[in-house]
Amino acid sequence: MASINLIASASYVLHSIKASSKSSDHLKDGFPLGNKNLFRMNAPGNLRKLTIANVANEVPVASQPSFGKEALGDQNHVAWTSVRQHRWHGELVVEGETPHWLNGSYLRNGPGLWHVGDHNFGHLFDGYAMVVKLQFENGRIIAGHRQIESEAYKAAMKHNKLIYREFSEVPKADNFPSYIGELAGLFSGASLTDNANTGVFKLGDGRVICLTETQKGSIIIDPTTLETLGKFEYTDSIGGQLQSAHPIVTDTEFLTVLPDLINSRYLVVRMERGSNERKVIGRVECQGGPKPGWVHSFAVTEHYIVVPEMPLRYSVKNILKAELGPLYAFEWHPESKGFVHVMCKASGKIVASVEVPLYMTFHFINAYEETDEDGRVVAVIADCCEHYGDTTILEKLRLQNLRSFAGQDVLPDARIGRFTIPLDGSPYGKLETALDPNEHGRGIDICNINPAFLGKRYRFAYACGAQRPCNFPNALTKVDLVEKKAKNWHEDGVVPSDPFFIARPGATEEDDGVVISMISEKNGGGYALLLDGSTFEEIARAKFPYGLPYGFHGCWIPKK
Ligand SMILES: CC1=C(/C=C/C(C)=C/C=C/C(C)=C/C=C/C=C(C)/C=C/C=O)C(C)(C)CCC1
Ligand SMILES: [Fe+2]
Repeated sequence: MASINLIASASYVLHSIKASSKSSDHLKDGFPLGNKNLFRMNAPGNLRKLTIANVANEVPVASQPSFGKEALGDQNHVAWTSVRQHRWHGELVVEGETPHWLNGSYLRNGPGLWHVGDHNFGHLFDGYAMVVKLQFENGRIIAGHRQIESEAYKAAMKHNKLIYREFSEVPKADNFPSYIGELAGLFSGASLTDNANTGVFKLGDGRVICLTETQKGSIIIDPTTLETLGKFEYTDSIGGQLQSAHPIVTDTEFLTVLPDLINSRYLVVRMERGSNERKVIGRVECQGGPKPGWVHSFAVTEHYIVVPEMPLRYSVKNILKAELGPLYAFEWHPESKGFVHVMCKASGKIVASVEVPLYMTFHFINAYEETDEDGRVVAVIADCCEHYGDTTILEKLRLQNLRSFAGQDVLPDARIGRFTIPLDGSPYGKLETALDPNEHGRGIDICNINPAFLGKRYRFAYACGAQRPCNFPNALTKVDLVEKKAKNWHEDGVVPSDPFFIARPGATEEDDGVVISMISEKNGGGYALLLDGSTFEEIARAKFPYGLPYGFHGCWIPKK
């Protein structure tokens, strides 16, 4: 309790400091990453700063990264509050024990800053990218965060206003010529953001890349310092502006899907380890129209690529508007129907294109091949976090809604949707609920699996779930797709993110490993949480000296 009170009062101090700071502090206040501060929870729970000897530039507790401009109301959970500073780095004190085999860094990408100048952004997906790092070394945890210096972020900091189009935000044109300039920029892609705030991936050759859904929003960072190293330049001539935010990255390749709004199709491309050149594997022609569906993610099996075609479709009309519509760059077209396509990885040929019930998903979980008794593949099974063909979740993720409806039961229901796509030429596929959604509180998203089971029959998935009443997933869940059961982790007022599974070296069981998640607390604090992958019990936590904003997706970089 003492620690909670102390953090609450520290939050109060930080609040006041924030109120007097300018938004440009975000770049000016940055301090050297080499500046190490050790924060220790003094028994029984006092937050005390220890400074490692011989390190200059101590940072007082009150100037630690914390609340941003929007944190003016009591209800503003730290999960939806900008970090105040561009970067931070320090050691965390661990309660419990981190396994000694866990050596490497967990990086998590997501929004870190939701305002520029006096303007507060509208949507969770708008925030300027920030990578948080947890470096595990022989039981110790060194943590840090840093803003990604995209062109969009740097321009916003320089001009103190929005310059590029974000997910729900369109820069205000000062005059007619600049409006025309912005429109022209839309066709060339010049006015679209490169704010790579969605995922972070370690490529086979060791480069670490942050991504958003514009191709130019592919940014290389240094996984140690988190410094932005520059754009990832694709050297091919494939063109287009957009990409899936979730490539499938293995040690040998990078597979992704590029929606092509001009020809109403998707390109499936592969980039080999060490290369910057993507090669087209094949094309999927859209079955419905008028434009391709949103393809935030897709799935693979051992031999196939599963390409979704959702009725939530890109809308050129919306993209061209000075004010985006209620579904932003998209429109819901139930009449255009929903489809799932299966492409052979080796030949690029489409082996199935089936109509399925209307669906709405951001995140595919995994896929695998179903065989008959002779070993012939008869169907592809693909699982996703499915929102019952309802786009309301997009509205619920507006920051104003996240901030105003805490504790109210307004999170739309979600389930694990299981597609069965027959490979016998039938025109229809199935979409079923994989387990009773009450097992995970009728909320599920941001799913991870043991990466050794990518594309294979699998049993366990780790995701954000719900403990109702809630307006956002506020629990972690381990789903057993065989037993059709879930185990849940929850504490009052938490917003957990991206439960990420890391297998124990030498493990033979699918769930033998740990799950890492970063937790934002209602009292303004935040901590890294480690759960046992098998029992789903807590094994360690390490408190940050400041509250963590919510983040989307992470990756693991094992120590060399
Ligand atoms: C769609 C366009 C763009 C931007 C797309 C972006 C930034 C998409 C990001 C989507 C994310 C982060 C989805 C995450 C969903 C998370 C959920 C439901 C969480 C649940 C919690 O557990 C532009 C790049 C602006 C270009 C125009 C088109
Ligand atoms: Fe995502």
